[in-house]
Amino acid sequence: MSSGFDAADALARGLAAHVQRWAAGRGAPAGAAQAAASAAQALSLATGLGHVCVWLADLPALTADQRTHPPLPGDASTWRAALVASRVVGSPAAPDNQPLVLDDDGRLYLHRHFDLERRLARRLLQSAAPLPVDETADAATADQLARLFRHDGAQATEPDWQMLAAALALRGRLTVVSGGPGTGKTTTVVNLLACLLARTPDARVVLAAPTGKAAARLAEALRQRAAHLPADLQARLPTIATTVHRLLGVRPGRGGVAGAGEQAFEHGADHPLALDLLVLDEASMLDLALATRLLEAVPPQARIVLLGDKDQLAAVESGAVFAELSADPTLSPAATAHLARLCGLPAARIQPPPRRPAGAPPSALPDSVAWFQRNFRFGRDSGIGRLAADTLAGQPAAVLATLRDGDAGGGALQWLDDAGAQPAAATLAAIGDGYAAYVQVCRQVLAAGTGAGDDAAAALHTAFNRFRVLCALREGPRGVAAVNDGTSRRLRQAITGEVGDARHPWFAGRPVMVLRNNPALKLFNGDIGIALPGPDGALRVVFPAGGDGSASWRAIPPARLPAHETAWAMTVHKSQGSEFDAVLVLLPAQRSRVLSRELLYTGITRARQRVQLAAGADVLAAAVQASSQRNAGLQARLRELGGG
Ligand SMILES: Nc1ncnc2c1ncn2[C@@H]1O[C@H](COP(=O)(O)OP(=O)(O)OP(=O)(O)O)[C@@H](O)[C@H]1O
Repeated sequence: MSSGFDAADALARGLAAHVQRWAAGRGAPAGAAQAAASAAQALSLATGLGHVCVWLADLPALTADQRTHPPLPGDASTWRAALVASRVVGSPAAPDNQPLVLDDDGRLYLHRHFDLERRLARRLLQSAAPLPVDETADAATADQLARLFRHDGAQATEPDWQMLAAALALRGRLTVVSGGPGTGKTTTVVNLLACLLARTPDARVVLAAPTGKAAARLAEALRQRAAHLPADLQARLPTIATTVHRLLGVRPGRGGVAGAGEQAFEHGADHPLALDLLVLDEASMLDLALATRLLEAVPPQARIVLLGDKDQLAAVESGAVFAELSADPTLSPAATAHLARLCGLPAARIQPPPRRPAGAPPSALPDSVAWFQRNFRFGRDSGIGRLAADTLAGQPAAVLATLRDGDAGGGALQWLDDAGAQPAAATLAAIGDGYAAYVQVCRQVLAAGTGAGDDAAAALHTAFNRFRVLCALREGPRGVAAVNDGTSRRLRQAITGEVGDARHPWFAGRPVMVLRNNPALKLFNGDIGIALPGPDGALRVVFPAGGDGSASWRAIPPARLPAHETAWAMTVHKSQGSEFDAVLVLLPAQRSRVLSRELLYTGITRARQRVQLAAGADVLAAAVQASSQRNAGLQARLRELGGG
């Protein structure tokens, strides 16, 4: 961890020195050049934490401890004057050839991020323009919607937001649907596709997600949720989902140097994707650069449906595009009236929940957002539902009470009051119990000597996916690496009877996660494989084929795997896009700025049935109170370009 911070620090100081020289070279007064350097250093560190910009008002605090540049005394207006005088800070009206850009509201950007944000805003506005109303097509659409969403109707107490979201996506080109797990996003997409394909049978639909895991889940969930459709419509639904990188076509040679912004993709505005509708799941995982590149590659006349959960952790890289886009679900009177006609509802009943925070300016992309708040998988009063809601509400006392309650009744929740530097014996025992069924299946498979046959692979993957340890941190005794080592030591012996040897990490039953994309092997970051002996007795790692709906398995020799690690435990960040029957969320012993309610919420909601939370009360309370919201200005850019 410290080496990561050191590297970020060195990068920030390098940028600061560069900016200072640049300003001096343009004849800026020394004080102004210093201020620009100091601001650049703070900005670089902030972008390393995922922010897209910093607020001028935060600069005094952010620069107070800087050793290389003396802090500038004064408030935001002193900083603004100094930055403007530095000759290296552009404005939205004249951003070019400047390393930094400052907008009127006081957001300071690296030029690259400002440029990406503005390009994304421009592309979004292309899709936001309303489509002409077609009364004949609307009548047919209303009929289809009524048939497909017949489980709800005009007499229900609340309007069917799934139906309304589908109608929104049929009346416009850009739709953003935010809802937690189990709120019916996939169900809605199936019905939306059915309407669209009935209307335009040859529409080219592409399903995508930021990770291979999420793409595979989307394809599989779509297939399951389509069972109610007539066979001819089912046959027309897409059966594969792809990752965003695969969709855009990474050009070899230049990838991965400085993030997606510099990455060379085959598709872009000048070589758009061949599609009429893009459905992107887990859109909260898209960072600013990738979101911009993806949307620019979608032809302007195509429809875009973004699905995600605005309350989850944002992308690892800079940006919080999905949270920004989905923040305001309000509808204009014209859109409300149109939706009322399409859905056969009185307009007065279409009342979206108020946007948060109350009083924030309205979205510059109105009439494109739907929030799903009703959970069909676990009710709001279920243990997991309540724990998730208390966490998002930032209520540590309620979180602890819910955990204690959940522990007492039903067993859906368990708090392991574990505040020590090392995981407590009870936590280690819970990890062992969580994998007990998996160990059992491993032993049966090995005893049967069936090798890496399809049935064995399926049984192992199913058993392994029932449970996962989710750590907040990677390093430290309560982080991913240490938990993986300890768990391997214990479970290796339980599975194979051999005592482990760290120099030979491979053993039958070892689960691994791929850390780098390898398109040639069709392996992608986040894919999970399990080591099993093949017919010749040699270990190979068995992966689900994934994403294409086929049930086959692929066996790859360990030596050919791209970078990988043992996968008993993973970070909460990495777990986005995955679900398990049960999870054990393990927090560190000390407070950390990585901990936030969004992290906790993301970890908790990976579970379908059971959550165990191993943490001390203080650290847990601190996590619930901290929010990881990011500074960004997409809405400001949209307004600047005429969107509101
Ligand atoms: N309107 C509804 N009425 C009854 N059950 C529903 C409704 N919508 C969805 N469900 C059921 O709720 C479950 C979750 O639905 P779905 O998978 O569509 O949600 P999701 O938001 O895509 O979840 P996830 O993000 O976890 O994939 C499914 O079992 C589905 O059949």
